Amino acid sequence: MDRIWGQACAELEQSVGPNNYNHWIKPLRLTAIDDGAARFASPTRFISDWVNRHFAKEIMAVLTRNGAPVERLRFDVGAVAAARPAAQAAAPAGHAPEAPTARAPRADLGAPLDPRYTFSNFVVGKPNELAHAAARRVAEGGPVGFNPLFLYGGVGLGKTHLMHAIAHDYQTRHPAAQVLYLSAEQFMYRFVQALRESSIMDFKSMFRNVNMLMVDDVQFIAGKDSTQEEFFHTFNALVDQGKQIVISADRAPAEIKGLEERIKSRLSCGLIVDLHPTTYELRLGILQSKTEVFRAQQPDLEIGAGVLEFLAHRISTNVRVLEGALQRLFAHASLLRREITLEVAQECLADILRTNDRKISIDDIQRKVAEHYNIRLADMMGPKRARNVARPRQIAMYLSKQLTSRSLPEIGRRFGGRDHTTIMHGVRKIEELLAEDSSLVEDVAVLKRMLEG
Ligand SMILES: Nc1ncnc2c1ncn2[C@@H]1O[C@H](COP(=O)(O)OP(=O)(O)OP(=O)(O)O)[C@@H](O)[C@H]1O
Repeated sequence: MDRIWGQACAELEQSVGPNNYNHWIKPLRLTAIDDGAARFASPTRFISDWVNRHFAKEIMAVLTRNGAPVERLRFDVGAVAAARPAAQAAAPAGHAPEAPTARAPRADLGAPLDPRYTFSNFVVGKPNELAHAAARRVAEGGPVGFNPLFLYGGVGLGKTHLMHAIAHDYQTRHPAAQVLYLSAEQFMYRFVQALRESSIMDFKSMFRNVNMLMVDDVQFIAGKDSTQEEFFHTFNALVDQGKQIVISADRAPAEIKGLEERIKSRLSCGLIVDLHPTTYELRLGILQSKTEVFRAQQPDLEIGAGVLEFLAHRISTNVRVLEGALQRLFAHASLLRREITLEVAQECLADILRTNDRKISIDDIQRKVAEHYNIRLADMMGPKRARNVARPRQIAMYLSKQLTSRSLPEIGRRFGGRDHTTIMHGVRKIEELLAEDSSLVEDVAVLKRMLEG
């Protein structure tokens, strides 16, 4: 068993990353393989539950590849692994050897790191360049002029991604170091559990012995008095020992309601950097980078001209939504084996586009265009065909198609009950003119800017 598990561990360390491996898989011992089930001794239920939820598939695949086909995992919770499997006993190159029990108690403290969240996958632009530079600096290790590093910003702007990237990079540079990453909620959960099990001294010593502590979403502990108290002491103990702390939150320390003043002031001692809302350029960069990754897996993927630009323009809430949209498009394209054209994208993402509509209504568009060309609003709906009225009307149709997620028939209804083919004709006409008339290009750009505020 030790030989098989030893080989499997060497592969698992590669596939799940050293941090996940050390936290979750290393404390396990394979005790038997019987009737398609691999049996493990696990020090705690928490570890076995976590492994079962996050790494079961990977473990089964690796064991099967190593000549021990398994379809299920079973765990016996209790004694910590007594013996180290063969391949683990020889520490992998660059990894400091350590006592098998040294990490075991800490194993159920942290959260796993996502192997995809690395610096190489993080696209840098104006809104996040300072946060990225600070994160890089912390990941190098050594004395850093700021402690803690406090990252904050709105939902889905890359805080967690940057924290995981720091942990991966730091761990690679300092393999023997203890990096502990967890959410503030998990911190509270562990703390309450330690109180309940009268193991608070263990809790304290485990937290105080890490080299880097990373706490995500710290706003969660606001209003939770005893957790704040413990957090404060942990924080101070680590800073006093010169250990690096990285914190993230959805807002700046001073703005977290229910957080004690002394914690706010401690959190503000280091470097506070915010991740600003994304710009069009950053969103486009992220889309291009993710598309390259998909393309590497699926080289025949065809994306029509302007699709990524359209998404970057229309989905401006957060990167998570942007990624979700792209993933849906790719799934769609690979299932239907169709090129992703602008029309396919609009159809397939109609729901996302609608909720991300920047509340620009067809009314707004008609009003702004009428004002700009000095015609009456009623002419947008009316039948007049004179060029000085018809052209602005077509521009308004074009902008309605571009800036809202309304369908052609819906737009037609809002333009005095016109047929959808009339709208399509109007949109095409403007597209053609835009290719040759630079003053129209300018007009449309000005109108867009006014509408988008
Ligand atoms: N600059 C970026 N480059 C590449 N991917 C990014 C970037 N910013 C965010 N992402 C991706 O967007 C998704 C959301 O990011 P993340 O979970 O880090 O956000 P967050 O700020 O922690 O959000 P929350 O407040 O919800 O916790 C992730 O999949 C992440 O990889």
